[in-house]
Amino acid sequence: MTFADTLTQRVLEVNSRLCLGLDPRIDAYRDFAHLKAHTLDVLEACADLVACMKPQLAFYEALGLDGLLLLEEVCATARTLGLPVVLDGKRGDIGSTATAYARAWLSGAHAGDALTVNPYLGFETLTPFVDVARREGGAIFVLVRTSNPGSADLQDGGVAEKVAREVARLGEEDGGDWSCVGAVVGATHPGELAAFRQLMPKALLLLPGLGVQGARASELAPAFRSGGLGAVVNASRGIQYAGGLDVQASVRAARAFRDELNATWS
Ligand SMILES: O=C(O)c1cc(=O)[nH]c(=O)n1[C@@H]1O[C@H](COP(=O)(O)O)[C@@H](O)[C@H]1O
Repeated sequence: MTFADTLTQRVLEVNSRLCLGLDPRIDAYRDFAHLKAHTLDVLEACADLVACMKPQLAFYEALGLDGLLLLEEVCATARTLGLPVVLDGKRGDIGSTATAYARAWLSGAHAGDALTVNPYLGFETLTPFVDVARREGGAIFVLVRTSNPGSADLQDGGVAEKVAREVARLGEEDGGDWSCVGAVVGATHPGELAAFRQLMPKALLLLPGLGVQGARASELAPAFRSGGLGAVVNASRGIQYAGGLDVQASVRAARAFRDELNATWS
């Protein structure tokens, strides 16, 4: 099965378009053991409410070896719970190094089912990621339009559209309804979603920005294709730290986001 098939099946199975971001920050906890227990508790408690799980690698890397071991455990637990794993690494480099990144995060022991990829070094540097994703049945999400306020500095002036056209071109090389080359488009830019959906008809869209960054689920309908398919919307802090460290508050937040998203496309 391809990543797109697995994700689509999961979306339909649990009727959720929500991506659970797990970005544990050490300053929120007494110590590492506390961070680990809470992160795994949130994952297990929210699993039934979400389509997939996205750990941002920086938060685990910042914890050293313990963090990398935790990343492995978080990913293994997610898979046991039926959740596809999108590793948020925003990797990108010259071709030979991109090949190493692709091997590191899309194949082998530490692989995610998908990886976020930064296209800034040029389109030829996407090739190693696309090749490994195709071979392994995984996927990449290319940064097209990021959610942050400063994204306009480099992405305006037709640049985001240029990246989107390359994502679409790569998508055409894949058979089937969905490509293994998806795109990140910030949920904080609702007015641009329809154009990006149209430009990249076969791309799965990953939309971060729900919750703390201020995006609203009710404005995201244009990101979806029919049946509410083809897009997942991420919230990280807005779920994990919804009520301080109260796991039940995380569950309530995830349920509310899931329901708001379902109400928007249907
Ligand atoms: O690739 C991403 O996931 C990403 C892209 C983007 O444009 N904006 C963005 O916020 N993200 C990530 O999505 C998560 C958002 O976190 P919250 O703002 O806490 O929901 C973080 O892990 C970000 O690194």
